[in-house]
Amino acid sequence: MSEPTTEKQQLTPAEFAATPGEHARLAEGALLRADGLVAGYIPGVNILSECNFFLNDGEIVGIIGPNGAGKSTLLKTLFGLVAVREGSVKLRGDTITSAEAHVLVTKGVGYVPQTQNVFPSLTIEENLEMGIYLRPKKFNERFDFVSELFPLLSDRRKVKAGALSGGERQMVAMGRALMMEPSVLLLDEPSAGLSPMFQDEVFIRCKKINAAGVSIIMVEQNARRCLQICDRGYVLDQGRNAYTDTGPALMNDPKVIELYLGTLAGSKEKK
Ligand SMILES: Nc1ncnc2c1ncn2[C@@H]1O[C@H](COP(=O)(O)OP(=O)(O)OP(=O)(O)O)[C@@H](O)[C@H]1O
Repeated sequence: MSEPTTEKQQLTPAEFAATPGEHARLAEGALLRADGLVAGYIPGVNILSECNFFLNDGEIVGIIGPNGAGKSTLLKTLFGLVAVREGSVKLRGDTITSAEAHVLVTKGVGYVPQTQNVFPSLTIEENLEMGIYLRPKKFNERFDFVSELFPLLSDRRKVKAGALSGGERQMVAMGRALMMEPSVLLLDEPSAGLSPMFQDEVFIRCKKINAAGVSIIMVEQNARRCLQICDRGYVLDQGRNAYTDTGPALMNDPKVIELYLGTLAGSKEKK
């Protein structure tokens, strides 16, 4: 008679790490964690189904997966923009489930949506002022900080955001979110719609922002590039986490390659 197989034996390491039990163990002491999230837009239709997630202090964590998997919905749920039906979100151990966005901003969570993330009729400077309207006295100090990361923002501070390229707008949006000195930055597809050169620039800036002390959660379609810069990644499928591991481990996991990275795996050596 064969030995009974354990859950661990049946699953790959990346699948096992995504199980609720292992998540609960690994998420101990995390900066931000979500446990068993169920959330959706339309009554009776859940987009997230018992989704688990955590971010440690100092990490960049990427969320990848097929179209419609619920990646953006997860970010919106963490930022209180989609109501939580079940489960919880905690920041440094404090429950922030469904807290309103302006409350989360004061607690150190910044969010950059994928689209319509700047005020086009306002100048760069005015956009950044909007980012810190809750603490206007700190404007100069924070402006200096974000200008170090994005020199464009001070060089062209009087230019209207509507006159900027997509990549430049992305920098304004990220700069605005950084004005409130967040400890966690949620980025929804920051490289979407940008030319390859600007895409790369965005990933380089993310590394710099992270090096400046900001932990980052990034949803990305450019899965391979995202996993290259991330400490850890989650593969989301149908609203739940299917795999989680370090970026390199996910990039080399045969199942993740087959199901989610597709032909990108063939261009593995291209950096
Ligand atoms: N405002 C909304 N109202 C109703 N359904 C929505 C809304 N936004 C998203 N959805 C649905 O939720 C599901 C998940 O969408 P979501 O944008 O989170 O996926 P995603 O993984 O980010 O996909 P993509 O990579 O294509 O952006 C999709 O079926 C989508 O149609």
